[in-house]
Amino acid sequence: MKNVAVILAGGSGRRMGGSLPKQFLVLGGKPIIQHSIEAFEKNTNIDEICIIIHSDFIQEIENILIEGQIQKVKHILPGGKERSDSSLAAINAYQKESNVSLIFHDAVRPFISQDIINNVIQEVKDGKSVAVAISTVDTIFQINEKNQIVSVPQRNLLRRAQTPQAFSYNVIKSAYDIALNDPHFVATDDCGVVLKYLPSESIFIVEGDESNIKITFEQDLVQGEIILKEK
Ligand SMILES: Nc1ccn([C@@H]2O[C@H](COP(=O)(O)OP(=O)(O)OP(=O)(O)O)[C@@H](O)[C@H]2O)c(=O)n1
Ligand SMILES: C[C@](O)(CO)[C@H](O)COP(=O)(O)O
Repeated sequence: MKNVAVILAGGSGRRMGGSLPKQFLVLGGKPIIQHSIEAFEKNTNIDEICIIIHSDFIQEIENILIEGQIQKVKHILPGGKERSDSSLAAINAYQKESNVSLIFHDAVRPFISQDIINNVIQEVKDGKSVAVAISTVDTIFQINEKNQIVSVPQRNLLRRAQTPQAFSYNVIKSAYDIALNDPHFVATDDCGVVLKYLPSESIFIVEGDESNIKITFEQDLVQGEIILKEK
């Protein structure tokens, strides 16, 4: 089985603002995406890396690969409008290969640990679909369009989704094939696609950690520097 890390970096970082997409902002002296790429580069269970990026930023990625002496990157592909379009670009790129698992990771989660990657690979190696998640200390409200609470799900059964999310190739490909026939298809992550369109497939949770944050808003950069100092 070939384990391919897919680094999703095709977003523009609207919530962060600024002209440079947030994955290129510097934390601890390195672009955020470089931390993410290096985490998978140094993991011995990862065979190959595929980077999804807007075509305007391919040169920036190539510079980072040289700077970080990255050897495992086999594809740098243009992303799409939505995160799911970017996932699909990777799925299409591996169509002709057999025995592949795709391990999707947000480029903007730079503090992914080696333990989490190893635990994900351990599960996906057994043919399972895997999501990384952590428990929630907050109670979560489900609301409606009028901003009214409609339910308060039992908190000990709720988890906050992180990445990586990993699937054997056939599972993720089948789920997206069905999803693409749905005119109302929208997704904020890949597990949601598998759960909705391939409901017979179980997705198992691997415990994440609080430092595996997604850099989304400006204040996350401050938290990111704190996490780096603690490491
Ligand atoms: N069309 C897209 C949108 C997002 N992503 C990637 O998915 C990850 C998580 O997305 P998010 O944090 O939402 O990033 P952005 O879409 O860039 O941010 P925003 O939603 O604030 O615009 C990021 O690494 C982002 O680059 C992607 O590959 N392709
Ligand atoms: C995949 C994800 O990071 C899990 O929490 C999240 O759904 C990505 O959402 P975004 O809106 O693309 O940041």
